[in-house]
Amino acid sequence: DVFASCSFSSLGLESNLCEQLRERLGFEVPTLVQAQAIPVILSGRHALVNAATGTGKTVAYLAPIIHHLQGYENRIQRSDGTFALVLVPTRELCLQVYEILQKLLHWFHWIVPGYIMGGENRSKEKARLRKGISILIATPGSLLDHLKNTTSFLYSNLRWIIFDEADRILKLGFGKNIEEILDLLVPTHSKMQRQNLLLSTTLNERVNHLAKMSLDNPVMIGLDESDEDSEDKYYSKVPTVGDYKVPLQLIQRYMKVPCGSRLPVLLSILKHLFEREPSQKVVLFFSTCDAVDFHYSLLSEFQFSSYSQTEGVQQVFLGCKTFRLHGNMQQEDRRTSFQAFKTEKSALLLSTDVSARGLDFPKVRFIIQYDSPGEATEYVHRVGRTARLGERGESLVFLQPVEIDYLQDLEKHGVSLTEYPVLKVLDNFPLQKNHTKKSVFLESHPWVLCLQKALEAFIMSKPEMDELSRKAFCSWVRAYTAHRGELKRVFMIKKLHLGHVAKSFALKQPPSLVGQSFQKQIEKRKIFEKKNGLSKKRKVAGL
Ligand SMILES: Nc1ncnc2c1ncn2[C@@H]1O[C@H](COP(=O)(O)OP(=O)(O)OP(=O)(O)O)[C@@H](O)[C@H]1O
Repeated sequence: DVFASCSFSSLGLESNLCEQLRERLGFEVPTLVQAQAIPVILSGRHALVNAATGTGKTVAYLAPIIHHLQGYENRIQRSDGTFALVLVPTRELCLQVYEILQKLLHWFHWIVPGYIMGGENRSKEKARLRKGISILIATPGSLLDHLKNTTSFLYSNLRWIIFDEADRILKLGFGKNIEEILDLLVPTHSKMQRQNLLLSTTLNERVNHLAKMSLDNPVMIGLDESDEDSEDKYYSKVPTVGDYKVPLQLIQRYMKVPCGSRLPVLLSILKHLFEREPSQKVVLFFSTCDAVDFHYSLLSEFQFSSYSQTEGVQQVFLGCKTFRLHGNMQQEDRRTSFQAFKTEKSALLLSTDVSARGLDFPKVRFIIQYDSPGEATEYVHRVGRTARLGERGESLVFLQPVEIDYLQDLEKHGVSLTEYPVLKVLDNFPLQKNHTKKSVFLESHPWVLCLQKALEAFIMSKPEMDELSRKAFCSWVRAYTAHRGELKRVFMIKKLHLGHVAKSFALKQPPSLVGQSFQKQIEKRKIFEKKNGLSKKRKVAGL
């Protein structure tokens, strides 16, 4: 149900462009969202496109722009400056869209693609802008910087502004930047044609606000037919809380894991997945950069010998290729990781939400959300890295027993999960000599206990790992206290036992939590507990 039963040319696209789609990208027929969106975008109307992850939104807006630009009677030149601007939330997405654009423009060499995204040599970006970029992909911060400071940046011919992953752009706090950008880019005379497009998998108040700001009498693409019929299609119909579009074939599950058992359970699930299907790709999400670094080093180095293996012979626990990606990495490392994971046939990627939006890693089969995602929108985008374009995919979210109400929050958006048979998986691991009984409780399962012990010993034996683990623990707790709104009720730091949290980083003791803002929160919590008589009920160690 992903592809339409028509051709690209029947949608009105120029024949050479259709050939590029076929030859350079291997696209024979349009997807449903492309079939809906391309004719509308070709017509020049503003549009809001809402479709599930991995349904081909990128080409839905790039193809019509190229169609128009290649057809100008007087061929456009670099000196004409920028005609189309694509705003994206992250650097990786910037590069990804740029790569597709390069392929599509192979035939149309006079249309120049380019990007600006910060993190690189600024003078090189200036030089590229000075030479002229016909279709420019940019992150909002760097675009604003160049709009204000690069006098040779020519955009008086700008005809298209596209917000790809609009929701994420706003979530990252770029709202003010966008307002400024729109003010700076306001058409200089009324006859100038301008078409704005907004694409988002998740619609909410943030997107609604941006749409009101930037779209003029837009066509809605991807909402129900009843919405299409409406007179005032957009303003009355964009749901503030509605069902999110998750690929239908995606198998979504959750796992209830007590905090102190999280780490051995995670390692066991990963081992199980790669043994079940040695050639596959898995993405594992964490809430902080420090957590990614710690687990990356742990998974790369941790060795273990279980009873079934030859006594005394240590083996790397997880024998798959492992990559990491987060915003604190050097730009070059980010680029290398991103490209490597893209091309690998079998690998594990550990990442923060920097990978959650828009990134298209081929053949990812499994998504694990080890740290809960927070807002339901983030959940939807993280799982959207698999089951793309009708392919199969599975996802698993770790929840602690005290966090289980998160499932209700997802339900509100039409997302429902079933429970993952974790005990069944654990029972398949070999037990130590002296353990014969299996357990019905995760936290007392002999395999979990044995692995936890080995992990703690490993961390203790390696000072650099111990350091990474402590850092990751502190950042994790800080991130946990940062949940906002409704989610504060689900993810409450005061419901957690920090000794158990430390255990989930293979630490025997919780390290002291340094940092003023955090200390303030702890003090506030203590006062709250005292008031409510909670402090004696729960032991919070090591603060
Ligand atoms: N017509 C097509 N035929 C075959 N493959 C296609 C077609 N259109 C897109 N694809 C492929 O489908 C995948 C998803 O496309 P794309 O990344 O544009 O989806 P998206 O809807 O933007 O996803 P997200 O919401 O996650 O950003 C890509 O690998 C792309 O190459």
